[in-house]
Amino acid sequence: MSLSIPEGLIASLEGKAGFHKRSFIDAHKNHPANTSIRYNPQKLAGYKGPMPAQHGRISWSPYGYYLAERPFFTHDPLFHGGLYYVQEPGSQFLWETLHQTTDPNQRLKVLDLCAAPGGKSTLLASFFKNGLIVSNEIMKNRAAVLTENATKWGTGNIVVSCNEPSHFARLKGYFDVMIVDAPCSGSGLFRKDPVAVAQWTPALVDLCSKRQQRILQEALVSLKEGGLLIYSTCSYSIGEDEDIMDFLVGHVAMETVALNNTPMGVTTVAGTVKDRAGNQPVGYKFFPDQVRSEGFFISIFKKTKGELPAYHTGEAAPAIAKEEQVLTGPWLKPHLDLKFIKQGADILALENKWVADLTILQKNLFLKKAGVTIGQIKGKQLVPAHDLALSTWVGSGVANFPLDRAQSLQYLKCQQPEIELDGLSPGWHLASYEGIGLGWMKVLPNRINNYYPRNWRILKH
Ligand SMILES: C[S@@+](CC[C@H](N)C(=O)[O-])C[C@H]1O[C@@H](n2cnc3c(N)ncnc32)[C@H](O)[C@@H]1O
Repeated sequence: MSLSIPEGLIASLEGKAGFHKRSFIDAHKNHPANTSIRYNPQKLAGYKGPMPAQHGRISWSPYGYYLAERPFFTHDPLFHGGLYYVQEPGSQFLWETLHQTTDPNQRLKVLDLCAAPGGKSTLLASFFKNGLIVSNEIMKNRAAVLTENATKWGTGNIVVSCNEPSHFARLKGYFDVMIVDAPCSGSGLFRKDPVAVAQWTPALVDLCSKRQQRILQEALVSLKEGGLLIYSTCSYSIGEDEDIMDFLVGHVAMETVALNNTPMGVTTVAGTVKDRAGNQPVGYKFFPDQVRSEGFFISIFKKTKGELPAYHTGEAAPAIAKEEQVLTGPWLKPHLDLKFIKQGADILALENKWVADLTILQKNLFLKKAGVTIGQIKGKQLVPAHDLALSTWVGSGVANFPLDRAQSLQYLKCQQPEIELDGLSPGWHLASYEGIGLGWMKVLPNRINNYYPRNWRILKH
């Protein structure tokens, strides 16, 4: 491997905190990128298989692991079942930043503004177990991938929207926490993305910087006074990191929030960004020659002044009939405090505490997903939705069909899994691998129908 870093980037970083030219170049030329995953804590409890070959824990992320090598994730059924998410170590530092500054048990409304493909949103859904995560993506095609990943994560507390940052001005002072993981020039991912190397220019950094300011200015209206903003990029450039911090403090009523000097598990804090007095860290920049991660920048702010909350509220969606609710009961874990709502023919379940918020969000945003779609009533039966199969709310009383690895891959390719039908009870079964749900199968007298969504099926052989 021999990666040539743009001269202009090196020149712009010389003399900056945490940047060491020789080791930085060496890390790019001679050392491969890390491969790492983050487990889904809500699914880990039901997982019956061995842990994959690991190469150490990510010290700042309680569910994060380095892998010894990059497997072909597409052929791992657990990847499709949402047991883990493939995520950069640096990006997982969001957990540590939240851990230092917020209470994970609070019932908070959290906006992830630039969310696709869903790395930060799935982390937020695990961290804020009592929170509601509005996971937004501006690009339609990327919002579809985000929806798929939120569905696989299965936590039921992610709402996916597809809106422009300016649309959030309709929700003045609504959110408690906002994450802006901004589109950037991508220098932090040079070891993984040769296209980012080829496209990098100082002009691109300027363009990204202006766009980042615009995005923040437009969306921050929806953060409440006292609310927290986390701003991150995978760029090393001052124009996209420190200059944006100055912009936030200077122009949009934000103040920096102090972080620990030595964050949990990080021994070398490369590129600590200090407050103006030069005392307290208010951000971190990860350089790959010093921290076991690709490049990443993260900073945190508090909104000092904001307008009073103001937004349209809509009509509450109609609840389903009692008889329909009775049919959903056997499919779900007991003791969940859910409200069931009709969305066209679908029955949707949402935690009761967020029902009023769903009405607000539906009125003001374009929603692609909310809560968990349970299914449709046909005749006197519930036809379960794929969403339910991947949800952590699915009940343990649901008939489970454990598949081995080969059968799981047949299932995920939308083929007929080679299964002995003798002795199988007819009806719906949750196809699972090592205790992790993959989707629905219906057992008929002489065959099995595979209900894995065709547009999700594995195409590669
Ligand atoms: C760095 S990526 C987000 C990665 C994501 N947070 C994650 O952890 O998986 C930035 C996202 O911003 C979106 N984006 C691009 N232009 C945008 C704009 N003008 N406003 C808001 N989002 C934008 C991109 O489509 C992309 O999905």
